Amino acid sequence: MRLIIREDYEEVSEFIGNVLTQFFILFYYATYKKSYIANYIKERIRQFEPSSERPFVIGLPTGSSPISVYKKLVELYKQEKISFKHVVTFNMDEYVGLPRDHSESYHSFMWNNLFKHVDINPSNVHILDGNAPDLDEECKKFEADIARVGGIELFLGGIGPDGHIAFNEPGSSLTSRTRVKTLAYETIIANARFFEGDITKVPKLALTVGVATVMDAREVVVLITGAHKAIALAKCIEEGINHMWTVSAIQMHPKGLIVCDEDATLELHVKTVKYFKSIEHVHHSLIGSENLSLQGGVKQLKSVLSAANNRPTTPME
Ligand SMILES: N[C@@H]1[C@@H](O)[C@H](O)[C@@H](COP(=O)(O)O)O[C@@H]1O
Repeated sequence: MRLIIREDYEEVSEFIGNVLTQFFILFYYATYKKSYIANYIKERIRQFEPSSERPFVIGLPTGSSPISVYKKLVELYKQEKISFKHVVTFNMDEYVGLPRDHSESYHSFMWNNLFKHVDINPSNVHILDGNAPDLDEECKKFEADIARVGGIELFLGGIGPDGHIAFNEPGSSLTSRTRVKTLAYETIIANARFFEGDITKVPKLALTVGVATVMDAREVVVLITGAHKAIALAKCIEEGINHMWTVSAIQMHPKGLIVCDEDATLELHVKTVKYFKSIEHVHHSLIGSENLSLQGGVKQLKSVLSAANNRPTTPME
């Protein structure tokens, strides 16, 4: 698993801040001064070369955390650097009983923040229907739809302060699949901000992909920002896999990436933060050196590094 740390929420959005001091790396990355995650997704889609027969399948979250990522993806689309024509999406979750066109439904969220601004084919969008007559059937169908397109290539996720991923609240089985879930009181309080601060207006049930549904994706990228998520990040990274912090399941994923801001690292050991930063700096310096032809043999090192990380080396890595 890799951890990428940026100064603050905006830097999680901005691909480079003041982290890379060597001017040549700065020069190299200047062209990538965009959302780290949005750019990462753009690169993954580009490398995949999706087509109608072989679309890029992505899992997507809602919440305040990914808003900036979606904004950057829309910008990249407008600059013609990304197309969603051959992209198939599956959203993590949806409230039960909230009308689909309610401003706080995840359906509205996704269309308002991303889908209506890009060239995605509406039939390629999959969002659970929290008003389906048979909710269990709806969940089964969602899993079947994922299987039908060959599984999810990259699942992007956010977390709640209690470490839940999607709506997999503490105590959720780490082998869980898409299902109906009762929301934790802490989540209801956290989400009341979207319902005029009134917890009585927050739906108490949701449909959500399971922990295993997320972990079955070929790559998992999790966005964690803010001091209120610092304990969850520490539990996820420094302690064992635990159903009380369901995002910790990422430790078992062969290709997991967490992108966080400094605030979210407040509960981590200094050595943990230094360790992950040093890994990133070494990785960046190898790529930057190669680009400016300052060092021989770097290409070889880069491929070793890439193989070690079990992922293709991309400009933003
Ligand atoms: N079900 C969603 C999660 O998928 C999301 O990650 C979380 C965090 O939201 P935010 O990004 O607003 O902190 O909110 C909800 O609980």
